[in-house]
Amino acid sequence: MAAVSTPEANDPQGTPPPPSPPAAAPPTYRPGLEGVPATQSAVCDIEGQRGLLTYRGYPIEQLASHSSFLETAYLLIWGELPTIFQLREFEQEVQMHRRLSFRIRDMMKCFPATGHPMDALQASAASLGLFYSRRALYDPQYIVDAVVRLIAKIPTMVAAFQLIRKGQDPIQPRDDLAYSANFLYMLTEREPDPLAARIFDACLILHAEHSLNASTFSARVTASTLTDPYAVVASAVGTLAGPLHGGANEDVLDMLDQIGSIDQVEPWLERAIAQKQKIMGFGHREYRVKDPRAVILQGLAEELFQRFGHDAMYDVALKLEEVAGRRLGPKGIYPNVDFYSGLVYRKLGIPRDLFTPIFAIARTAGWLAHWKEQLGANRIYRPSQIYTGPAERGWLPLESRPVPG
Ligand SMILES: CC(=O)SCCNC(=O)CCNC(=O)[C@H](O)C(C)(C)COP(=O)(O)OP(=O)(O)OC[C@H]1O[C@@H](n2cnc3c(N)ncnc32)[C@H](O)[C@@H]1OP(=O)(O)O
Ligand SMILES: O=C([O-])CC(=O)C(=O)O
Repeated sequence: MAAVSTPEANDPQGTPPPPSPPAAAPPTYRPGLEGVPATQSAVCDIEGQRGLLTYRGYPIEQLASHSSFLETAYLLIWGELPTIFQLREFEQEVQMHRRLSFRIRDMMKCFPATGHPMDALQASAASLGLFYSRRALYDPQYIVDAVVRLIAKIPTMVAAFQLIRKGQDPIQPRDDLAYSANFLYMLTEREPDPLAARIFDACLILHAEHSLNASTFSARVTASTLTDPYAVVASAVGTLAGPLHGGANEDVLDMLDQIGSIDQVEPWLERAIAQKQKIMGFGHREYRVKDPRAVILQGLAEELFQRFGHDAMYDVALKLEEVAGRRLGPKGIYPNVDFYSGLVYRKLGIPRDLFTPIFAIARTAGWLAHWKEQLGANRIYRPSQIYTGPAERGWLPLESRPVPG
């Protein structure tokens, strides 16, 4: 038999072994992963105390004033502003892929007209995966094709469901119209006013990216399994839909409707606070000041009111911001991106339940930037948990189980 080395064998005096190192401290559980870095990313940065937001280093204010949504999408996904040649090529590629297969349009015609457009969008986005193989995930051309298809087709899906649910056939995109103008055209069947199209495009820029928010986290988790980008975007759409995230933009207008008039703002807010209700469009995990996007969106809303007429709902929103600033401001709760966006879309004549799908059109750019970044340094997301269930126990046959109550 071979000699076995034991402490006793090596130490004839039998000195006890040194004490084992102290057990590692149990991991700290942070609900909602608050403050826990879950990735490294070069896409976007937020300075929440000062209300600063940059995409790839460019301040959001500059992009909203000078860029276009497609240029910003290019910046987010490929990391640098495009040259004029690169931009024209990207715009042209997107324009060429706007149309939907008749199979997708037919599938959408089977959706219940009463269903929420976010559910229709999630199903339609996922269905794109049926058409394109996922085998070449790391092929640069596959990545370009997926980016172009998703950026091009998501708006067509949103507009198509809007017409289908009204009992109409979707209309084809128009090649002579730029991205946002074409979307508004497909939605309303009218060529939009240039100011309306410009303001809508700026809204898409403002919503395009926001670091590791819930839907982008969801996109990165899905991406980390190396599934296809259509599944990545579909899972992110599902996450964006909730009222604590993108879905709040729709709820803000319902809330302003419920408040009704300026004189009702204060009593309404007091009741809401007493009932521990969340004020929709207020509060943010990252910002302790007013969201810089809300500042810009408010300006865009005012531009629209000057041109197309005032909206009394805006006065209610202003009053709510003022009163809530006094009551919730000391806790760092201020308007977020969802507070003023709905007022812009309402002025553009867009139905309320399309506000979140429009958010998804814009955020597709950010999701794709994170998908690409995740593929570049992938490790599957698989965090741990702290088990709180029962200790191990034996299975009981049915007749031996205690009857509750
Ligand atoms: C695109 C976007 O996703 S932007 C966010 C859109 N969502 C909304 O507008 C919904 C309303 N807002 C909220 O629910 C939250 O502020 C969130 C989800 C955005 C952020 O949530 P968290 O960072 O987890 O903050 P949490 O919900 O824990 O709130 C912390 C405290 O602030 C209070 N608070 C936060 N937001 C609000 C609000 N909108 N109205 C009233 N109180 C609020 C909470 O009640 C809590 O108070 P407490 O400590 O006394 O219990
Ligand atoms: O960052 C967040 O948590 C939510 C948000 O504002 C966004 O996704 O635009």
